[in-house]
Amino acid sequence: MIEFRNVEKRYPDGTLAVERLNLEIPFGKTTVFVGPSGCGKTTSLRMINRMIAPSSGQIMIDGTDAAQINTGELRRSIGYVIQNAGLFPHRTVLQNIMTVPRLNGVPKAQAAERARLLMHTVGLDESFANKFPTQLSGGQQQRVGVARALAAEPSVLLMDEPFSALDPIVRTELQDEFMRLGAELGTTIVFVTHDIDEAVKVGDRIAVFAKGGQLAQFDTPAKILTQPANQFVADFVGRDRGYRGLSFAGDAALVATPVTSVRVDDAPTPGNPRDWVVLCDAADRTLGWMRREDPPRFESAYGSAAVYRNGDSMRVILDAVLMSPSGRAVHVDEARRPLGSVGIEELVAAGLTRAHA
Ligand SMILES: Nc1ncnc2c1ncn2[C@@H]1O[C@H](COP(=O)(O)OP(=O)(O)OP(=O)(O)O)[C@@H](O)[C@H]1O
Repeated sequence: MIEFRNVEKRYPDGTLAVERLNLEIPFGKTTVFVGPSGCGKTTSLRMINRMIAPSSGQIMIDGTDAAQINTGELRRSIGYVIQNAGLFPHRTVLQNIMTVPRLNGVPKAQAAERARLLMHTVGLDESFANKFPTQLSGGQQQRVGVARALAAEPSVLLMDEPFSALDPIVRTELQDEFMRLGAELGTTIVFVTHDIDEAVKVGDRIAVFAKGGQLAQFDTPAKILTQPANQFVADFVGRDRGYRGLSFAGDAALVATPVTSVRVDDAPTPGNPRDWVVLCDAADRTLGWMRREDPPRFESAYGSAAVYRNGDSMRVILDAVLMSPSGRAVHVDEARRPLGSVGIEELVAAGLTRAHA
């Protein structure tokens, strides 16, 4: 656990950046510091590896006061990743990744071998090994930055707005990959962002900071979205927090209504020709919706993505409902066979508005 005990930081010009911060950051999880600009997130992060010294209070790492740990040792055991990667421009990708192991006296060949392995871990092709940072895209540079931070096998990784400068698609890709990687490696990650969506996505715990480095709420993403502690958090989290909160609500209370399905090349079925029916292939796998009057062929299927499975979140199911031409999402089993369907009525009956608006 990393523990902030009554930590304050006042800069020499008198700015109070962090005021009496008390916070317990669990090991092996991702904790996000989020809040508007200037509220002391970066200052708090940098006090963990003593790039910034607290004015008062203590930061305990696994029960030891960080102020008592040798600065070099502390920095080596804590990785640091920043926006725009901060790579050394005159060093190749491989040399950048080898930096800390080489400083630690790891022989060159061994450090290079490990660096190549790390390139693989962060999804970089070996052909980039001898390129310089400017020859890489922003996303690729950020992958090198993460590989460089991981090279020292840190137990704690500090990430300060690591994905903020990337375009939305690359950003989403890196968020997905690195958060999976962090969980796999069991690394304790402390992650700074000003973006609540990113915080909710990557965080196991979220610390919402208000002006002056005051902690407004420290909780799970679900709690922050569904039970903001005060007006500041509610405003910061935003108006559509109810919709975001659906990501954390399961489908347990949802009861699907039976559906009529027809197979490709089946004979027409009796009933209202304008009714929506589920079209399936010969193995009964859902292809999409069609009107009963349409010819039951593959090309008659609409809304093939409007399906959900057991365990999907209410947000996924609501998306499927909204995307569906019939206004209903098909509940499918593992083999994609239709089990029933739900529309807005079933979602509301399962507590959609009551629990999350
Ligand atoms: N070296 C410094 N000297 C004086 N004031 C500083 C210094 N560094 C930061 N500050 C001030 O301390 C406050 C907190 O800054 P900090 O960078 O920690 O906030 P932040 O939440 O990370 O903001 P941002 O998202 O804009 O980076 C701000 O008012 C900032 O202007």
